[in-house]
Amino acid sequence: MNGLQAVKYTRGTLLVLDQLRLPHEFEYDNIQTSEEAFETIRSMRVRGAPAIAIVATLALAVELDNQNFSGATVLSQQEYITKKLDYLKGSRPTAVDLTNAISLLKQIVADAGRSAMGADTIRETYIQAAEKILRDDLTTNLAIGRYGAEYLHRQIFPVSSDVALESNGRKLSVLTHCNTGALATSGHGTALGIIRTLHKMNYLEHAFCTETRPYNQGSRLTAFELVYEHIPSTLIADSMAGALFAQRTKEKTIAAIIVGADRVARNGDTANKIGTYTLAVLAKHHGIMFIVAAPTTSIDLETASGEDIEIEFRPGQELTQISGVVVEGDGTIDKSKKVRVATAEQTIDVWNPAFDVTPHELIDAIITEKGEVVRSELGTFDFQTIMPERWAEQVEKRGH
Ligand SMILES: CSC[C@H]1O[C@H](OP(=O)(O)O)[C@H](O)[C@@H]1O
Repeated sequence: MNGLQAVKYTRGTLLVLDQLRLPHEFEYDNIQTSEEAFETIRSMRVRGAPAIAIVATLALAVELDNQNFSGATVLSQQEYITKKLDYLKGSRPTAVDLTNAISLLKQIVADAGRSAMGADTIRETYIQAAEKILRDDLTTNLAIGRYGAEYLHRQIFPVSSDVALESNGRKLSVLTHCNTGALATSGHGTALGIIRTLHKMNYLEHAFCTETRPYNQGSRLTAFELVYEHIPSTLIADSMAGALFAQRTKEKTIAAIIVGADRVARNGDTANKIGTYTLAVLAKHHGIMFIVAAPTTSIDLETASGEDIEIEFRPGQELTQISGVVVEGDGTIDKSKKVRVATAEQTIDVWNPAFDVTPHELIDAIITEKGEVVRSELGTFDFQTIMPERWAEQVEKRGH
């Protein structure tokens, strides 16, 4: 894995990269409690559905490892863990990875309680389960990268077709939105992970990334990751996407738009960074493939459709103010000089949803670590094949 890590963890110690200081400063915070994790997630010093789940659950593991719980009973230890997990769940509501991780960890701790010899066994069981979530995430992302790259190459350059996109070496250009890379996960990434794998397999012509207003995850984080790994890339403002798609030239033929997901509903409707729906509509208009990269931890079978997904609204200052460092006349950056400027009328009302929902009808495929899921003849996504156990649980719970 490259040097870009949102999270550095060893038993008892959790370091979290402060992404609000990127790309100009590369500093880690030492997170030792659930409360510190909640604040670092809420403030978006760490963000990205998988990274949020990893930081929240590992922060509790560090807290449990460092505290003296003498006199704790199995029940009191279970209650402590459950209370902390429920608290952490509220840090950011739209992404489902944290909710799914909490459900899994609560079940593991409850099962352990039935056979645990003492509170320390409960603590150790929780810590090991949280550490497994971290390990599994990287394996998941590498699988998404492989499945996604192979799917795209198969679709764009079908063996039988003699019409390949005008580009040398049967390569393809893609566009991605927001940040879904090593800075949103334990490493490699999901949508950006597919781009990394395309590049590694020599399938990538060019990667375009959007600025992703208002928090600029694209210009601050994705651009940072792409440049860091010397992946051929171009940054555009969100508003430029349509013009880029319309400009179908050899260099700028976009074969696919690849985005991440914060929550995929049971029918395939997908909540993702604000602006994703706009790209999906543009993709339909321009005949460009629209791909969602989502680990199964981001799929929420309990939510029937996008209408039921809670969308997080964030402070208006994210639109009316920006911050950064001073660029001197000769182009050098003085990191000691921070600026925060108002870019709009400070008293105007602001509407700032952090996410939107892309209807499943606009999505061509959802790439998971179990392979791609494409729309069925009924026009919806069927996750039963890749998640049979969770699907069966939901059918039983719903009664149909
Ligand atoms: C694999 S990250 C998933 C998702 O999270 C990002 O949102 P945020 O930066 O607000 O946490 C973005 O929607 C990504 O697509």
